[in-house]
Amino acid sequence: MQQPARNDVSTDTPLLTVDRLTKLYGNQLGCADVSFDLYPGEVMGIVGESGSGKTTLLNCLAGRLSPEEGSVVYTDRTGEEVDVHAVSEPRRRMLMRTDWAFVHQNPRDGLRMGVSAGGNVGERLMAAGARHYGKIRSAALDWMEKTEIDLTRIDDRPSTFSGGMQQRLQIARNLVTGPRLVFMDEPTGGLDVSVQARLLDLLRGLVAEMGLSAIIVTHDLAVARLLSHRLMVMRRGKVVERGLTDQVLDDPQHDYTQLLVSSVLQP
Ligand SMILES: Nc1ncnc2c1ncn2[C@@H]1O[C@H](COP(=O)(O)OP(=O)(O)OP(=O)(O)O)[C@@H](O)[C@H]1O
Repeated sequence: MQQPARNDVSTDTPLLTVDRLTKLYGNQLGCADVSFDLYPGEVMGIVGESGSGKTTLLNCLAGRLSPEEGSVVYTDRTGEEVDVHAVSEPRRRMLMRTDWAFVHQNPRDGLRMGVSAGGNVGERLMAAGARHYGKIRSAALDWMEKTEIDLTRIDDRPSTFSGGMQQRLQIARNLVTGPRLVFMDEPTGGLDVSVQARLLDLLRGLVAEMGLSAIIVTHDLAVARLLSHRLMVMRRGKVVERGLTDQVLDDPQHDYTQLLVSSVLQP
């Protein structure tokens, strides 16, 4: 049987259309008036200092938080437009299991620590409808290999893994279903510098190989530079600058971005 084309919609059609998104926590501003389009195969970085609203925005985009105002529209593989905050809960959950993936900063938030490594990867395939045990196990092995996890550890629990291995397992679990859109919240945060570098390399390779679209929140401009095509700089809940990553980082226009960039460059 012929496989369906991975992305049936044209690359001229945005995968995600975000319009005037605003989220408040009581009187506290989470994010305000954020609009952008994300195209297939594009990686968008969201940078800014702690408390600038990056995680709030990411959670609103992924439908994990409800905004007070604005909308997020996802165009699925058939070209149908799905209003992320108006769609039924089962449909949104199904999107989360198939078309979308969410990589948390802390792998414990994205893995089941009491289930084996292979089980963690296989579980997501089963949630997307896979039933054949042999195929599920071989896909789990395949993804452990792709994410450079020792295959002899397939029956071990992630609690026995190092932080870097746990994060790679979380990535394997997320990508095994062939998602089109991946949300990442500080995917290399909390890891040693050498472990970070290896993970970044791996992520960069996978994103390019799979032609993934991604939205990556990071406070680390080096991570943003390596992974994202475009950048949005947030301050106090608002986007203060946006553009091609190299353009924004090499020639920042806004005072705040200039400060962010120069603070990294200082010895
Ligand atoms: N559950 C909450 N209740 C009240 N205020 C919140 C809540 N979550 C976030 N905020 C506030 O919203 C603003 C944006 O926070 P957010 O966590 O989105 O920023 P961030 O850029 O992701 O920060 P960090 O890098 O530290 O995670 C902050 O002022 C924060 O105090």
